[in-house]
Amino acid sequence: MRYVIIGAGAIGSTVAAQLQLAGIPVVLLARGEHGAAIRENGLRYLRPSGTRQVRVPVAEHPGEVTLTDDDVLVLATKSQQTEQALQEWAWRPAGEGVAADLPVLSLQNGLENERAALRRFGTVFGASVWLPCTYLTPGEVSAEGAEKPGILWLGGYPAGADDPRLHAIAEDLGTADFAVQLVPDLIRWKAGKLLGNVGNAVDALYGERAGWVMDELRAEARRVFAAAGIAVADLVRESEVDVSVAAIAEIPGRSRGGSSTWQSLARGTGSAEGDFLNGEIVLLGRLHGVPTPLNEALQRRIALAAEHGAAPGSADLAELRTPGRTPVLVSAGELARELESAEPPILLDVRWVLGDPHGHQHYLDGHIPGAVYVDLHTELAAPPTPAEGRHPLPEPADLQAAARRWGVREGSRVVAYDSNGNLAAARAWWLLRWAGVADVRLLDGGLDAWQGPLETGFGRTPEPGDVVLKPGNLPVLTIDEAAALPSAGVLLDARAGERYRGEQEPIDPRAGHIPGALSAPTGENLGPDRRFRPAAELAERFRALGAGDGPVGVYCGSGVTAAHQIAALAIAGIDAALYPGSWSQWSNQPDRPVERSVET
Ligand SMILES: NC(=O)C1=CN([C@@H]2O[C@H](COP(=O)(O)OP(=O)(O)OC[C@H]3O[C@@H](n4cnc5c(N)ncnc54)[C@H](OP(=O)(O)O)[C@@H]3O)[C@@H](O)[C@H]2O)C=CC1
Ligand SMILES: CC(C)(CO)C(=O)C(=O)O
Repeated sequence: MRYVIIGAGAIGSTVAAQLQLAGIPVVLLARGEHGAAIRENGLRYLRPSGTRQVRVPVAEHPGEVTLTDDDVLVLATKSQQTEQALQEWAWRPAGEGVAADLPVLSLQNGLENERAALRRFGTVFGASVWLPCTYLTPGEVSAEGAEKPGILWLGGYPAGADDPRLHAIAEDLGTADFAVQLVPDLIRWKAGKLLGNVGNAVDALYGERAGWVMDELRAEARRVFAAAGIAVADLVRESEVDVSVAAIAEIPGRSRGGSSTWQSLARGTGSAEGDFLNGEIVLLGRLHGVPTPLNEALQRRIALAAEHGAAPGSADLAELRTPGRTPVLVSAGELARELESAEPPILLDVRWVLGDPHGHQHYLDGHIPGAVYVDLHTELAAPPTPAEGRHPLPEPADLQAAARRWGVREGSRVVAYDSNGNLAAARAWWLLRWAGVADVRLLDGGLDAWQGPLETGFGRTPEPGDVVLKPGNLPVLTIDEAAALPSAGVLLDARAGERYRGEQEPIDPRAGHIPGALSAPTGENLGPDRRFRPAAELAERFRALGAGDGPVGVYCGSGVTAAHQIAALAIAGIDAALYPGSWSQWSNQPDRPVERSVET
């Protein structure tokens, strides 16, 4: 077989060089200056192990290539260039027939290329491509993976891996020193890869893959895949190939600048692949009714940056703050659909009400099918002490053990609910977000909003998860910081008005509030149906209290309903810190002043 590689950028040139070095027939379609340089001097091919000049056969345009029945076409353009390449090639003569009779192999990111090829080509193969390589200078390409240049999870499109031609291709690519695994469910592997490539625009625009942006982009992508019924492979965990065989290694004198999208900006190509990376998530979201605001923002931003010739890393990450907020709520209808999907979210039932010790019994009497019971006192808090308060934050190791017991894995989506307006479930929401779980939502309206049947009894024991929690992702106030906040920003007291004013104190040693705090009872976050009030109303509520421009902190009795307030603030687009000790800690410290007020 001969490989006709369409597109001589980073991927095309690297694959061509590896095939050529392995003695496998190849021709590289290389246009312009790059093609001329390779034709004249060979390709300067940089690897961590050293640099070689590789005499790759090149053609400038399709007319220079006489196709035979033994050829395989390899797509190695950017996705936005695929349609044009397919048009140029499909109906060219090839042996007794046309090129569309030949197999075509896409070595591209995203989910669209194989589908586009299948419109004209009867045999389409694709790959989930881990192959870090760089094309910045005509005549020169570097491939940074080592020991192997890259890993290719190869499969037939839309599915299957039985075609003998695919096996022959896998063997050739193996001979050319790629790590290869045949996969019968290609789309799953490509979806897994896309979870990383939604970040290509991030490093291209901002020069770094900021953690919170990646978390939110992936969370949107996972929600979209679930709604679309697309299962997602975990490339690291499920791979039969040890992924460390192609880790990014240093090439002396050259550092890898960034992703393939970064390279488009660096070369000033005028277009980037965002419409097929973030844009694929946006498209699927629109088709399946799932909002994808952050992918949408990045798709737009990278398209304009490429068009205007922006330099890589020249944008300011701060511009993403507002559109990128992770949704706090999920509706009952949406949840029902997600629970039916290939990757249902982990469902947590946090049935706890102050003064009612029978939460577990309520769970046994009826819960949403598949939900796991979460005990607020023992799983969402460390043991109480007067010095720390009634519900101190749990030790990270304890919270991680609990989350694993509930079945939370890396990348899991989590939904929490209770039967009391989410006043308790919000503590689980806050803790998991604080501990780095990107996609945690509250069932809006809680159990009352659920229209489906309930399950009784203990339910199934979840398969233990493997999540690694890293607390510190949401802001927290110490007692001193809470004391100081009113002079710098807004400290909200989420308890009922009578407790704030000091008219009554059912549980703590002293009545009143932290000096300078403002009363904002949690109950007012909810409408009469116990759902959160609309974002605009919540924003108006909090802005009237002065929250929004400076720092905002929230406390309650023991850091439980304050988490609800923080969820309401997040819905309104306002970030706020939690004072976990809350009144139960403050009122136990005799030297801390207490303020009382009368109702106005
Ligand atoms: N670079 C990387 O590290 C990785 C990239 N990928 C994916 O691989 C694919 C290719 O990326 P990459 O190699 O970086 O892209 P590049 O932009 O480096 O290369 C694409 C090349 O295709 C050429 N081209 C475009 N249209 C045609 C055509 N009709 N005929 C012939 N040549 C054409 C372009 O030539 P010209 O310059 O003349 O327009 C360009 O040189 C993308 O889907 C990318 O996401 C996947 C894993 C890693
Ligand atoms: C993340 C990476 C480098 C993996 O090969 C890639 O896919 C890209 O640059 O587009």
